[in-house]
Amino acid sequence: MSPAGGAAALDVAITAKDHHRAGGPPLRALENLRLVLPMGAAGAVVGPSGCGKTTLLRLIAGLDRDFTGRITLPAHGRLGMAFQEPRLLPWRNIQDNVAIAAPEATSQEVAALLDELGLSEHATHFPGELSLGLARRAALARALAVKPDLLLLDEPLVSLDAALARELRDRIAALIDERRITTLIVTHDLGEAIALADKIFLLSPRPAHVLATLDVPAPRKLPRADAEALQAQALETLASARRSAQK
Ligand SMILES: Nc1ncnc2c1ncn2[C@@H]1O[C@H](COP(=O)(O)OP(=O)(O)OP(=O)(O)O)[C@@H](O)[C@H]1O
Repeated sequence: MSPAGGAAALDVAITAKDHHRAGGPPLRALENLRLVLPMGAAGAVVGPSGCGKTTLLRLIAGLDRDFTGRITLPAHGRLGMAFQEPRLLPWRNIQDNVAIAAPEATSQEVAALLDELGLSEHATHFPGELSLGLARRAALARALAVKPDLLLLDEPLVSLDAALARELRDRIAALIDERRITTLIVTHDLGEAIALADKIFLLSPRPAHVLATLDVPAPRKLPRADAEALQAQALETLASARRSAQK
């Protein structure tokens, strides 16, 4: 059983992850990092810039296998991932970008997904014709099309203006609630984490480990005042964890 009571969908126990650099000593990105996410939960990994969040996500996604430790994925282990840069195929339209990623998906399923993400009118547009916000939504549609057991989102709202970020955040929150896909979101923004996640993993500066884990009551439905109170509590938890780490 996981600490939250549900079956663990994702169990990460990384002893060490070094980046090897030409002409310099290895750079330790992660050290003794443990994180457990229950089935169907949304988790957010929050940490300062450069602490190792993307490195962690790449290890979980299996894009980098050079580390010591162990990562257990949900049963079947089908992953959907959306990167900070949407990485769509520039010579394919949006509908094809989604369909190519998920060959088993029927054209009706692809159309329904585009509709759900408000992309129907852009189905035949090419990535170069889309704003960053729309391209992020298309990347999210592509990640969802594979019917993932685990959805990994790397800074899904970064570099969007406030209104667009709020809009995409609300769409992601609705998707998490409706589909109950186990989701791990990487972000540097605590407010974003509180708005989206059931569980927040606060990371230390590099080499990253989990300083504290916070459970969010009524995630994605939290009144603003409660979200602000939780944010203040998280900042205090972080400060006190840092103080005791320095002792
Ligand atoms: N392939 C690599 N080779 C060498 N160093 C790397 C490599 N990838 C990342 N790093 C370094 O590892 C550290 C962690 O990087 P990472 O991108 O994981 O951090 P992050 O928390 O995602 O940062 P940000 O919030 O700025 O995106 C940084 O110091 C980065 O410069």
